[in-house]
This record gives sequence, structure tokens and C-alpha cells, in this order.
Amino acid sequence: MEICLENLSCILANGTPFHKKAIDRISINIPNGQFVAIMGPAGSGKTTLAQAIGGLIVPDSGDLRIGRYRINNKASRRHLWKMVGFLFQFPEHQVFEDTVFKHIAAGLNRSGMRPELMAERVQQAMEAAGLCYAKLKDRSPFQVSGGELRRVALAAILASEPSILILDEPTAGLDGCERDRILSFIKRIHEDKRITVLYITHRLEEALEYSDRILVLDHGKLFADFHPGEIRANWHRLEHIGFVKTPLLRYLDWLEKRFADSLPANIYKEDQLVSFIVSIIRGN
Ligand SMILES: Nc1ncnc2c1ncn2[C@@H]1O[C@H](COP(=O)(O)OP(=O)(O)OP(=O)(O)O)[C@@H](O)[C@H]1O
Repeated sequence: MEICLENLSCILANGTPFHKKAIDRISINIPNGQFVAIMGPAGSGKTTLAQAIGGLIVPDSGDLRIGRYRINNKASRRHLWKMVGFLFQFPEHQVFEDTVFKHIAAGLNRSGMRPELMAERVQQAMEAAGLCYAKLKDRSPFQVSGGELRRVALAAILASEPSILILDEPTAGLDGCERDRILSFIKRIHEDKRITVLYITHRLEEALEYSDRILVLDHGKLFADFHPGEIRANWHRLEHIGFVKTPLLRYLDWLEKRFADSLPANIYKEDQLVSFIVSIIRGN
């Protein structure tokens, strides 16, 4: 589903001494099915932008359209809540049901779905998130590992079949293996269902690996908007706001010094680098 922002601004704690213009006249158009990484320094407005798009806060000015709905009041935001799945930074803080099944089915239950259909939908969502239905459905959400609990939270969102998935640092605090696993599930779901994914992350390597587009915010403004393949061309600007090179980007710098003429400018993934090295070895 397409997301369109025009001069969108959000002021937090408006009317209090703590007011803050967290989003400052941002205009972007995100076509249906894009996987967008949202990056930027701490406090740059990433969560606020995601919450505005997810209908959790009301923008103060500008226009926000999701699909054919203009999201400017409570009634239109109700449509939004059905279309958007929002996974918060520590989703385990929002688990209140006593079994994994009940937690994942909670949203479906509220929508009045028939129990047989609901069980099928919960099973599908658990499998999509890499969870064994038979083994885990009757467990307490607090008797599964931290990584599994994140996947339970992801399954609960997938069960409602959203058209837009917003993920606010869903892998924070997880080890490398579990992070990769969750991101691979998200990528597969994105590809299978062609849903639009907005993925907030501080990890440049994840943004480069999984996204089709990187948006960078700074002080509430849109600072950069580029394809991951343009990361090296954008580097000077990004460095100014505290971006640090990944080991792969550092290695590409080293290669560039030696193979300046033949190193393609848009390499940004390990598999592309491997192909380049193989071509050098073969003398192509
Ligand atoms: N309830 C609030 N009232 C006033 N200011 C707020 C409130 N919540 C956040 N802010 C401020 O708004 C700005 C944007 O916050 P936001 O959480 O959107 O940033 P972020 O980029 O997601 O940060 P982080 O990477 O640290 O999660 C920050 O300066 C923050 O201090």
C-alpha cells in the first residue's frame, strides 16, 4: 500500500514547556511493496515518523495519505489501524495473555473471526515467524526464549494480515543469530505478500542487506533518501551526522585504492563483493 507524506510536521508535548518539533515538514512517497529502512541519530524523529504513519499520533500539519485514505482524523485513522501492523522496540512489554495462542489470536478475536478460521490463521502466522505451532501454542509467552517471544509478537501482527508493517528496532537486544533469523522472516514475508515494510534501525549493515531504500532523518528533517547501492556516494554527508562504516564498507575502501578502475561504484553487499573478487581471480 502506498504511503504519501506532504510537508508533514509533528509537535510532541504541544502546549507544554517540553514541546518539541519532532518531525519538520517531511515529504516522501513510498510506493506499495517497498522495504524502507529508516535511520538517523538518536532523537532524530524516527519513532515519531513511524508513529504518525501508523496512526498512533496525529500530525500537526501537512498531509498523510495511506492508499486511498487521507489520515487526518480519528475516523480515517480507524481504517489505518486495520491496515498497519506495528512492532514496537520491546514488544514483549505488551504481552498480557497467558498463552502464545491467545496472544496471537487477540486481534482476530476482537474482529469477531470464527474460531476454526482463527486457529488456522494463528498457525499460519506462527509458521511464517518460524515458530512450531504444536509445541508452543499452549505455552505461556513467558516460557519461551527472548528471540521466540519477539517472533510471537511478530506472528501476532502478521495474523491480522497488514498491508504495511512498521518495525521499530525489532531486533534490539537480540544476539546476531536471532537478529538474522527475524530479519530473514520479515524479508520473506515482504517478498511473499508484497507488503510495504518500514524498518527503523541503527544498524547500517541490516539496512544495506534488507532494504530497497534508506531514509535518513536528522533533527526531524529528511536528511537523505537513497538506494543502498548509493551508500558510498552519500558517505561524506552521512559521516557528518555520526554514521560509522561497516567492515564491508571499510574493505571496499581498501579495494577501491587498489582497483579504482574496475571496482563497480554500487557494490554494497557481501555477495556482490564475492562476485567481484571471483572476477578478479579469474582475470575477467
Ligand atoms: N513525549 C515527548 N515529549 C516531548 N519530546 C519528545 C517526546 N518523545 C520524544 N521526544 C523528543 O522528540 C525527538 C524525536 O524523538 P524520537 O523518539 O522520534 O527519535 P528517534 O529518532 O526515534 O530516537 P531513538 O533513536 O533514540 O529511538 C527527540 O528529541 C525526543 O527527545
